[in-house]
Amino acid sequence: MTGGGPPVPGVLAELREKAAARLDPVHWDFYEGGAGEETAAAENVLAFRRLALLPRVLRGAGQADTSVDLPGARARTPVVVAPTAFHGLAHPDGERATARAAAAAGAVLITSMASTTAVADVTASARSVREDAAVWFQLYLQPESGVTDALARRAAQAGCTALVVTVDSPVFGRRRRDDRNGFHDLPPGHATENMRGLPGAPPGGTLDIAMSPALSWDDLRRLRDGHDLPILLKGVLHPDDARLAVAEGMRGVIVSNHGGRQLDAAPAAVEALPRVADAVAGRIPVLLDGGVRTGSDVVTALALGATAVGVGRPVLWGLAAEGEDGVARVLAELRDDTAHVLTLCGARDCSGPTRDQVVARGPRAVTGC
Ligand SMILES: Cc1cc2nc3c(=O)[nH]c(=O)nc-3n(C[C@H](O)[C@H](O)[C@H](O)COP(=O)(O)O)c2cc1C
Ligand SMILES: O=C(O)C(=O)c1ccccc1
Repeated sequence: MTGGGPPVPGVLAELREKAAARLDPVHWDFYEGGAGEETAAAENVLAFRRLALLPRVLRGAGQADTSVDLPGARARTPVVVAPTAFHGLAHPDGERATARAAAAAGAVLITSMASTTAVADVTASARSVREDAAVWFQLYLQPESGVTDALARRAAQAGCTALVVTVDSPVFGRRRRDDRNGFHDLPPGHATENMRGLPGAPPGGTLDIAMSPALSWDDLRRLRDGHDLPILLKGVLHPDDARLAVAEGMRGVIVSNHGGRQLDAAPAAVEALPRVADAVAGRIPVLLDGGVRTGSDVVTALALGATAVGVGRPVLWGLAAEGEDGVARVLAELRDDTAHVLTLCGARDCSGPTRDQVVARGPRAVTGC
């Protein structure tokens, strides 16, 4: 925004507008919506706007390098594709398009268990672009451990290099937009392809994805002990849970309130990040997702202790607006903007920004009262 005039839309805002115009309004609401009053969803974005970055000067850092090392992946960008369900509703190529764009960008793709494309087809699409493309598989632990095991085996077989276990969903969030629209199932012609052929699935059909409040660390240990892939926990907000994750051999945690789609009273992801980072104390990577829309947001998260960040909705906007090219534009814009902001802040690479460089905006930040 400048001089009181209307803001000039950036690439993400442009793609969001285009997606809103193209999508079935019911599917737009599914992608865009949050739980309850949608406070957490809004706050994810607004909390970044309340933070400012203090650049360091004359550091001779040169042009910043945006690459990062993550479990089972060396990525060219600290922006990973967060797992989101049902890409087939956004574009006929669905997750295949997302996978090709992520691979071309050198970005880690976390593919959702609730994808409309089978995980083996997702990894094949990614590898058709880049042989060493990194794809992680997101998983909800299922009450029937044989189902969880079969899914984890399938992901490993497909060439995924990590499992991301989402732990913020003991029940499905209450989403008013979906309730109002009566959107609770995929329309005909789409299916949760990973849920075929599992123990208990109807012949030729899919098993429903279950969310269970009865699951515990015991179930997670069972998965950890039965499979070789590194596991990251997604949806950690409490520092004590982050400590437990380290103690249980998790290889990363993702600070996330699920894009505000689960507990609406949850804090903004970026507000929960510093305490989680302190609890983890560098022992495993800490990632964050929720509300990341600009390179400044990425660098703010890096400064507060994140190794990388995830983006959910912006990828869906790109996919709905322009398919593979749209996802590519989102990832390129975020990477370029991150490199630019890192350089402006005097950082050499993604590990350069430090917590002292993040300050609150507003009069109290200046006067201290
Ligand atoms: C439409 C949609 C579907 C999602 N599906 C999943 C999912 O299947 N598994 C999961 O762990 N998280 C899911 N999420 C949460 C995202 O992984 C991520 O936490 C969130 O979108 C980040 O916030 P952002 O959209 O503001 O970037 C979904 C989010 C959206 C918006
Ligand atoms: O919508 C979501 O946030 C989500 O996580 C999900 C999970 C399973 C099926 C559909 C969506």
